[in-house]
Amino acid sequence: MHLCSLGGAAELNCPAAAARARRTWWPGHGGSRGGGSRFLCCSRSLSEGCPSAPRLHPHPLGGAAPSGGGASLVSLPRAPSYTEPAVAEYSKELDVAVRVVQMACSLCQGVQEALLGRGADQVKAKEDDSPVTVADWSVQAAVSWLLAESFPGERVSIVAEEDVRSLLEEEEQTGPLLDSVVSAVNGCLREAAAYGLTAAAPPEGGLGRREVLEAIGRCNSVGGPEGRHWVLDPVDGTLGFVRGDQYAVALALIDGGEVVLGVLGCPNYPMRREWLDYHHRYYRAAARVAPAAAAGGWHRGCVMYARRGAGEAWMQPLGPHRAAAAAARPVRVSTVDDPAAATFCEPVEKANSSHAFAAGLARSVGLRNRPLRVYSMVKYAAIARGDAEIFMKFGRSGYREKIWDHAAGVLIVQEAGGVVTDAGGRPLDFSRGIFLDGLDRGIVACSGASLHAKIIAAVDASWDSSEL
Ligand SMILES: Nc1ncnc2c1ncn2[C@@H]1O[C@H](COP(=O)(O)OS(=O)(=O)O)[C@@H](OP(=O)(O)O)[C@H]1O
Ligand SMILES: [Mg+2]
Repeated sequence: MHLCSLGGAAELNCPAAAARARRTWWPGHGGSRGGGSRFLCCSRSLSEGCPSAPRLHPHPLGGAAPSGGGASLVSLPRAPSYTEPAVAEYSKELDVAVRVVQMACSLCQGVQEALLGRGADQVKAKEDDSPVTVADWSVQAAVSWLLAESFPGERVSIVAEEDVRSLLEEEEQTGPLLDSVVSAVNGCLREAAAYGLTAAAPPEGGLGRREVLEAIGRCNSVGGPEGRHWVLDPVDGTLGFVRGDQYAVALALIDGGEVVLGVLGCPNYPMRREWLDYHHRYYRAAARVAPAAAAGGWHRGCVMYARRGAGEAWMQPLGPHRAAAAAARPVRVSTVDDPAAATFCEPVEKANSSHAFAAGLARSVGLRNRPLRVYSMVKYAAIARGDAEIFMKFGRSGYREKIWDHAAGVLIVQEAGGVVTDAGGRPLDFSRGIFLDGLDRGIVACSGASLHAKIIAAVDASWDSSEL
C-alpha cells in the first residue's frame, strides 16, 4: 500500500476544445497516470431521437408510499400511483435508493472539490494499484448506514467495493484518514432530513469511528442467486474522480439473482448535454459573480434510475429531494440504428478495454463518429438518455468483471429501451456472486435490438483476427 501519484490537470469541458468538437463527441484523452483528461460533448440536435420528449407515464416514485417503519419520507406532490403489483413492487426501495444516491453524490462533490485543491497525496492506491479516496470509504459507510436505518428489522445485505482492512492499513501507514472519513460521513448524514430520510438521521454528536467502520464492514455480502442484495460501487471511475472528471455512484438491488432496481448518480454529467460544452470550474467562478446563474441548475449533475419491468427510466437533477423530484423526467435511448451514424462509448483507460479492437470494429461497420471515452458507468447513462448508441467493453483476458461496475447501468439502459448482453448475445448473469462470470468475451450495450444485432455480428466477424 502506498501513496499514489496521480497528477495532471483535468481539462473538463473546455469551451475552446468544445468549439472544435462541435459536431461530434471528441475522444477523451485519458492516457496513463499523470496525464490530463478531457471530456467533451456531442452537439447533435436534441430533436434527433430526443430522449427528453415527455411521456405519459406517472413518475415511478409517485407511488412510493413508505410502508412500515423505517425512514419517514417527506411527502411530495405526487403523480398518480401505480396500481399494477409488478410495478408497485420495490417502490419504497427505489425511493430510498434515489435519495441515498443523491446524498452520496453531494458527499462526493465536496470531496472532489477539496481533492482538486489539495493534490495527489489525498489519493491512495489499493493492492491492485487502482486509486481510492476518502470518498470511496465515506460513501460506502453513509449508504450502508442509510439503508440499514431505512429498512429496520430487515437483514440488509450489501455487496460493495471497499473494505475496512484497506482503510485501516492506509491509516496505519500514511496517517489520519479515518477521521476524515468519519467527518465526511457525518457531514453527509446531517443532510438526511433535506433528502426526506429523517428516520435515518445520525444520533446527536454523529457517528463515531467504530460505527463508521462497522457500517463499511457490513457491506461484505457476496450476493448470489438467492435473496435480496444491494450492490454498491461507492465511486465508480475513481480515476475520473481524482482527475476532476466523470465518475458515478452506483446502487442496484438484486433479488433472486436479477437486477430489479438501478440508480446511477452522475455528479458531473448535467441534465442537458449541451451544458457539457462548458468547463465546470468556469461556471463555478461565474456563479460566484452572478449566483442567479447557479440557481438555474446548469452546473448540476443528474441521477438516473429504473425499476425492472417498468419499461422506462428516469433522470432528476442533483439536489435535495423536493426540487430534484419536481424536475424529474423520463429518459429514452436514441433511435439511431444505423451503425454509420452511431456514437460508441468505451473506457478511457486502454488497460480496461481494448481501444484497438473497438476502433477496428467501428471501422468495419462504417462508424464515422469519434468514440466517446468517458470514465465510469456514465457510459451507461449516455446510452440510456440517447447521447450515444453503443458501449463496448472487452477487458483483458483473465479480468473478471464485478457486478457493482455494471448492475445499475445495465438495468437503466434496458428499461430506457436498450439491449445489453455479452458479446455472444447472452444476458449478463448477476446471480453468480461478486463477479459477472460466464461472460462471452465482453459486454455490448446498444440503444436498440437492431443495432445490437449488427454490432454482435461485427464482433464475431472481427474476433478471430483480433489479438484479444
Ligand atoms: N484491467 C481491467 N479491465 C477491466 N476493468 C477494470 C480493470 N481494472 C479495473 N477495472 C474496473 O473498471 C472500472 C472502471 O471502468 P471503466 O469502464 O469506467 O474504465 S475507465 O475508468 O473509463 O477507464 C473500475 O471501477 P472503479 O474501481 O470503481 O473505478 C474497475 O472496477
Ligand atoms: Mg467501479
